[in-house]
Amino acid sequence: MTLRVENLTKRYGETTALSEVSFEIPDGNFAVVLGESGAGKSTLLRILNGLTEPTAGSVYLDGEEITNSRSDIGMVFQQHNLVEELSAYGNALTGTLNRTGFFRSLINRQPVDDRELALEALETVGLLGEAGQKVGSMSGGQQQRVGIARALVQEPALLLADEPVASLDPSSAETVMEYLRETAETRNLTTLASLHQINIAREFGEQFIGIKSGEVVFDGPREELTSEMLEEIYGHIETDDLRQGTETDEMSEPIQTADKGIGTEQ
Ligand SMILES: Nc1ncnc2c1ncn2[C@@H]1O[C@H](COP(=O)(O)OP(=O)(O)OP(=O)(O)O)[C@@H](O)[C@H]1O
Repeated sequence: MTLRVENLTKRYGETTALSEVSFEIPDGNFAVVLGESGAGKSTLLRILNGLTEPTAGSVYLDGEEITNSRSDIGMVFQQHNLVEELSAYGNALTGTLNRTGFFRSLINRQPVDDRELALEALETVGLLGEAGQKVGSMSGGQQQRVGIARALVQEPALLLADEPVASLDPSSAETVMEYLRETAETRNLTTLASLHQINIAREFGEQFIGIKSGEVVFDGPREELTSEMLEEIYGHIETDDLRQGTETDEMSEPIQTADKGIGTEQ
């Protein structure tokens, strides 16, 4: 589905978190929103997910305005909010809550279709073999893949991911991002992820939306995301690392920024 955002503004008292933000993500595109801490990335994703009301502006999915929280918008969180005592399968099934209700999903009375969806989703993220394992005993990367499976069970028309790999080590982050991209590709799922690791963003994104102080300062493909543009988005990035990194598409070293350890483990 095509996501269109028109003149989205969000104010918190005196603070303008987003100011007339507009962009479009074509059907099936994997887009990344970039910006330094406080730029407005989470606010944008929360509005798209219906968790926060915009002060002004509109959001459209395939031309239809989104006015409320919708069950067909999937969200992957940085802290995956999984139920540690439940299995991977049990957690994936909680993605059906919007359709079946919390109580019914916990007492294991889902329609067969939902169970199949949960197993399919776990297969998509490479965890079918671990379906019965308690998520509390899984690695951070595996847990995040369960988080993706849970979002997929909602059969989303749009997938949002707020810093999905920020708390993972670099190798697990790569794996999770690979699953996320493959999922988006095979399901032709329009995806918008906020990522603060620029090298990961460049590797996996197709379209980049740069936000600075609540305003869109860049919207374009990887080739146009030059070191100058990254400096514009982040303000005070270490330019030597950037120049090195943007010469080719394959960056060998993670890029650091001065403000919040971009490219480092958190
Ligand atoms: N509930 C809130 N009440 C008041 N101000 C808020 C609220 N949520 C966000 N803000 C402010 O809005 C601005 C944008 O915040 P937001 O969390 O969207 O940024 P971000 O780019 O996601 O940052 P980070 O990467 O650190 O999460 C910041 O100035 C923040 O302090």
